[in-house]
Amino acid sequence: MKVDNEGVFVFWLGWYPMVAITDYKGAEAVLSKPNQKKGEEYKFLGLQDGIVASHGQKWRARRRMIDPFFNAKSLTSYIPLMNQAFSLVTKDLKEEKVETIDMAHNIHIGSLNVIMESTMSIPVDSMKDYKKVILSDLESVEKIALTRILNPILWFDKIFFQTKGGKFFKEAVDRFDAVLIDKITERLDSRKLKVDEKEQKMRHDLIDLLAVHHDPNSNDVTQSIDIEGMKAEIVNVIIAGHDSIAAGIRWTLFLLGNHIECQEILYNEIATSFADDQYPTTLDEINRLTYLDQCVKESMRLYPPIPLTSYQLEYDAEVGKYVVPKGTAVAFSFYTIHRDEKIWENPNQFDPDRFSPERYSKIPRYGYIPFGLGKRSCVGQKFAMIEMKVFIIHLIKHYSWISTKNVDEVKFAMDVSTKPLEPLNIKLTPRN
Ligand code: HEM
Repeated sequence: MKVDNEGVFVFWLGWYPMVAITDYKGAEAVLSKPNQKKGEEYKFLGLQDGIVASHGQKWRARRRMIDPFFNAKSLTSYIPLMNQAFSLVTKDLKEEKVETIDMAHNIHIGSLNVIMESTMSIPVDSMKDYKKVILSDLESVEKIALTRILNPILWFDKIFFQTKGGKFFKEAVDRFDAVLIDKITERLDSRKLKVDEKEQKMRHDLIDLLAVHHDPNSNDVTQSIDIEGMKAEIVNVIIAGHDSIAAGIRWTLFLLGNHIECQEILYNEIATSFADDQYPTTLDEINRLTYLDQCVKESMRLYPPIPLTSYQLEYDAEVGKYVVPKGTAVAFSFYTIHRDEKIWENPNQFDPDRFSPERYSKIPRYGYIPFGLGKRSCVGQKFAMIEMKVFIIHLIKHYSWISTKNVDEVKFAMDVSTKPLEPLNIKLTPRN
């Protein structure tokens, strides 16, 4: 895809103008600035007033409260959950003797299991029917939210909630909220009963981490978080951290199924690192798999799981020969930045070696930003990289696969995540 010389153009959502940034220089001009307010559209995604859409002091406080969920100790504690969730995926594939499959559903169930256990301690192998409902709700809510974002008439609550989509949206959000409120209040009550607050738990989930900041007697949002706030943050982490990971895994499998030579190099790396019945248990073991890292990064370059992000400028920004004034809504196309032929050689080609340290060091910092960059960049990026890798390790230890379609045959849409417009089928062959 060609980008225009200045890497910027204006488009309209109805009567609402937005500036699209399509190259790394424009991305740098905006993302390197200190204050970052997210685009107005985020509030239509069902994210309530949580970390993804909030700004200023409240955002800073929430980011500080959520950060420990992603520290090295916490991340290490999620690896066994991931192993458990993804061994269930391969077990199901074997039991059902699956040959050709679009893995979307299996990946979604696996990653929903991981995020619900890590945030709320809902065990991986439990509430199966409820999780199916949640998955279907999440999918519908995303579609309805996108329709709303693209049609400014629906930005008015009074109109939107009268529509069929709006009514469903509310019902789905209420269904999810009911479970969250239950889990949160149950936990807060049990904390009250505990004499020793530092109970010797193996792992603290997101409710535990947020509960530390819950003070029913305080209204200060920079220090305390109320039950609504806790609910919003858990919803934010689940929504931000579920579909994106699933998209990342799905496109990586598709590309590896189109590049058998890369898949074999990857298999050898994993087979020489772990015995047949062994899986990673530490961050170090995962970080040592350099070719796996390159494959996942290259896949996210070609198909960034989140294709776009948007901001409301809090300052004038110089983008190419233009000055984009304060207050303007700006959208970034990661897809276009990642395929800019000014910085990427043969940009449409899958080539994991371009992420070897030597070659990658020549790419400008803002030329590869699947997780964004700067203050508002993805807080869950390490979690995401680990989860995507653990999934691929599980699958490749049991199966080799080829994709039934090649890259040119598959069209996709830039929805909230990058969505193929048809199944991404792969044909599985058991390894032993
Ligand atoms: C492959 C998977 C993922 C991708 C590609 C991705 C990408 C992104 C992007 C592009 C942003 C916005 C950056 C910006 O606006 O500049 C973001 C924000 C965010 N992501 Fe992720 N993400 C992924 C997985 C996750 C996971 C697993 C979690 C949590 C478990 C998560 C939690 C968040 C949160 C909370 C934010 C908002 C951060 C803030 O505004 O301070 N993401 N992510």
